Amino acid sequence: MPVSKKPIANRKRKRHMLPSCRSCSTHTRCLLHEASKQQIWKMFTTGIPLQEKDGIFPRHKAPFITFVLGGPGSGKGTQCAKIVETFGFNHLSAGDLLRKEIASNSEYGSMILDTIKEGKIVPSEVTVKLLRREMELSDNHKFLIDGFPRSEENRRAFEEIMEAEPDVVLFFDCPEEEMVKRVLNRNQGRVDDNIDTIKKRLKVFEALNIPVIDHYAKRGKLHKINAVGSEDEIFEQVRPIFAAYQHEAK
Ligand SMILES: Nc1ncnc2c1ncn2[C@@H]1O[C@H](COP(=O)(O)OP(=O)(O)OP(=O)(O)O)[C@@H](O)[C@H]1O
Ligand SMILES: Nc1ccn([C@@H]2O[C@H](COP(=O)(O)O)[C@@H](O)[C@H]2O)c(=O)n1
Ligand SMILES: [Mg+2]
Repeated sequence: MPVSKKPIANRKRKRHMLPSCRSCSTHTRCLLHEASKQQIWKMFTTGIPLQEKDGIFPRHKAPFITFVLGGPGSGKGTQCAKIVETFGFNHLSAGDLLRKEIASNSEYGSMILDTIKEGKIVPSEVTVKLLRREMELSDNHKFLIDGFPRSEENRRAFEEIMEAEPDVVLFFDCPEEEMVKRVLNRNQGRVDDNIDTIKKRLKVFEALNIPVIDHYAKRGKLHKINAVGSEDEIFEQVRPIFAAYQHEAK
């Protein structure tokens, strides 16, 4: 399972690397300070560096956001690992963040587990909150958001809460037969890697995720990748997309 490679200790350290807040006495409390968080996000989304009067010290880079879409087993996580290695993005898998919530016995844990077992979509506020927390803690401004948005509701929630849109959207296009084969061979102990849940996930993908893909195609942001072939062959379709943006995303 492509889980975040960042050890917890590093995450804690990053909190202390965040700008300090004039309204709070410590860096940790600063994270909980809503106004400060909004200021950081405003700066992220507008790209306009904050002034001292904004209450926190400035960070300098606007986020570069890539959404990574595709059906179950289409190879999103596999290709994200290669993009991270080659282009230095921070990989945020929505599914992995949700699974971590289950593992940490959070208040949403049992609801998330039931939803994943059914192949359905977790309420957007929950998923966006998890993504937002990771983005705020990151000292890398280049984000690969894998498996999100899964529905128009996910997409709108992200736009509203984060006040941000993706720069690039990747869609790994894979025939159903191949996706089923890959998921059944994945062998990572996922509760949703069984034929019944896969069938449900494929239906949800068609009904809820294809409209999101169409949305970004209409806006000229979609890069459709043929997800059949070896991992390296597929990455050779991905590479030029990020090579073209490398200057912008720096
Ligand atoms: N090009 C490929 N050819 C064959 N198998 C592949 C290929 N890419 C990935 N796989 C394998 O297919 C399985 C699914 O890949 P991966 O986990 O990357 O898919 P995913 O799109 O992230 O799926 P999910 O949405 O279920 O998380 C893994 O076991 C992976 O090793
Ligand atoms: N935006 C999302 C992403 C995922 N889920 C749930 O998690 C399951 C696994 O996701 P993967 O990306 O790891 O395949 C997925 O089937 C959903 O149940 C979600 O609700 N919202
Ligand atoms: Mg995945």
